[in-house]
Amino acid sequence: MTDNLQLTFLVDACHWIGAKGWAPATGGNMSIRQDDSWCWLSESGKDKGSLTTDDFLQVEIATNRAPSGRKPSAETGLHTLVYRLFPEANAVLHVHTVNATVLSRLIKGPELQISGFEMQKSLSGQTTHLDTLSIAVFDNDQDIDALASRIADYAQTHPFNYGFLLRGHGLTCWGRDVAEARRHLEGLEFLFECEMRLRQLERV
Ligand SMILES: CSC[C@@H](O)[C@@H](O)C(=O)COP(=O)(O)O
Ligand SMILES: [Zn+2]
Repeated sequence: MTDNLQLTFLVDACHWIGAKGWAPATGGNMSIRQDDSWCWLSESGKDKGSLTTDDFLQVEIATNRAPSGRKPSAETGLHTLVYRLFPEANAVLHVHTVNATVLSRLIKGPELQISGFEMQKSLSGQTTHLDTLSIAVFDNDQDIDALASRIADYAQTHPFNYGFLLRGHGLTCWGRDVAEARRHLEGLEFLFECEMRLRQLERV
């Protein structure tokens, strides 16, 4: 369940994401859950770093329908999929960071594995740098229904937490509220940056 305060927190998160340069050139999209049936999604094509509460559209989670008639994000189907898969998820953030975009292309297989970093503990439930964290990487697709269906299939058979990478595109992550989704975004982005630098240095 969400309230007006969560929408205010989401707008703050969008401004923070914009200031970080993680949503360049209108890239990225953000949402919060209203209840079991509805969520609020950013309008398509807007600069996500300067959104206001008026730029969020109510969308039905089961159908991706937006009663306002305005156009919600082109990636609405990925947000609503997260809300259907994870009843505890109440906020979803999608960003186009350079690290997520490049690292997802370096990973040829279906998962990025991360271990050895204290910052793994920024992700809920993680208690040690000794564990190996698996972040799913999906091939990008302009057909969002097809992409959502591939992600749903993966979720049936694999542990699936925090977020996923879209190859050459970006990161989508979520949390129980906006604060947790922000922490997951910042933690994952930090880990991606470390992983990128390690890979660069190890190649020399
Ligand atoms: C700048 S093009 C990026 C889009 O194609 C898409 O990937 C994106 O993240 C933003 O789409 P939007 O429809 O504004 O939510
Ligand atoms: Zn995108």
